[in-house]
Amino acid sequence: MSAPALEVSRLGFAYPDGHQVLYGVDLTIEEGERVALLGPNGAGKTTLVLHLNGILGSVAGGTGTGSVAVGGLSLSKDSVAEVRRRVGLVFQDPDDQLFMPTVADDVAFGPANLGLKGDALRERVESALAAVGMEAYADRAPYHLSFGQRRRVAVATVLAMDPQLLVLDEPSSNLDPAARRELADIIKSLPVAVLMVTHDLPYALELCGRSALMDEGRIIAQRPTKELLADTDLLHQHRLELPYGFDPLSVP
Ligand SMILES: Nc1ncnc2c1ncn2[C@@H]1O[C@H](COP(=O)(O)OP(=O)(O)OP(=O)(O)O)[C@@H](O)[C@H]1O
Repeated sequence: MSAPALEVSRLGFAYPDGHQVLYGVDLTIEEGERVALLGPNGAGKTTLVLHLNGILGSVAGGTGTGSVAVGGLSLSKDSVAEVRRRVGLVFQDPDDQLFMPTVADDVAFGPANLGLKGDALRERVESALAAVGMEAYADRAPYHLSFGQRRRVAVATVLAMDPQLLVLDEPSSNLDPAARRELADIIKSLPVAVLMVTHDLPYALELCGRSALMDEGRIIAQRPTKELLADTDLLHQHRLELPYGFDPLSVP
């Protein structure tokens, strides 16, 4: 059997001011699996995500315990460059990731830095843009696109790195209903493992078979998403709420 896409073991972390934010977090995502990371504001979700490619944690010089492995490769000072290639982080604001004159330049930026050139680079860009349905926009300036289109291009910039794990931070935020649906269809079509951080519980249910609920730096529960969202007491205890009238058990 191949190694899991992500294996986080007993991860603990305190920020430099001494604030302990993660306590013994365990989280495994198998190849091709999509998992939602749920939890109230301040639960530690972003702090966990920033460990997955060494932005925070002992590799970055912080105080941490435990381990992170991506596709069987343990994160360390020696492996951090390859782990960063394997983990595609898509931030909430696409404008944090788009800074080149054209869409194609933005998508080419990462693989070109890895040394890809010529036809190989062109093919990589085309296939990443096709995966998010943006191939017709290759020569456009990102700032002329709609927010939903910019988010799709941001996803393409990380897909172009051929990641083993895609980490999506609030992928449905600020999208209109059509853009939200289009992005859901795109995410479902990707063969890559996904960790999706979200407060949008119906989106988690639609896209992720399993969810991990995090609060106060700990994983409180990991269950099939439908089962977790049907536990209204658990949701209330951790400040999570389904939209009015939404019944997870009635969703096929
Ligand atoms: N640089 C920092 N130094 C000290 N504490 C920090 C720092 N960044 C975040 N924190 C604290 O870490 C805790 C967890 O924050 P984090 O952003 O990881 O939560 P979150 O679950 O992502 O929240 P949200 O849903 O609001 O994005 C919070 O109490 C926050 O104040």
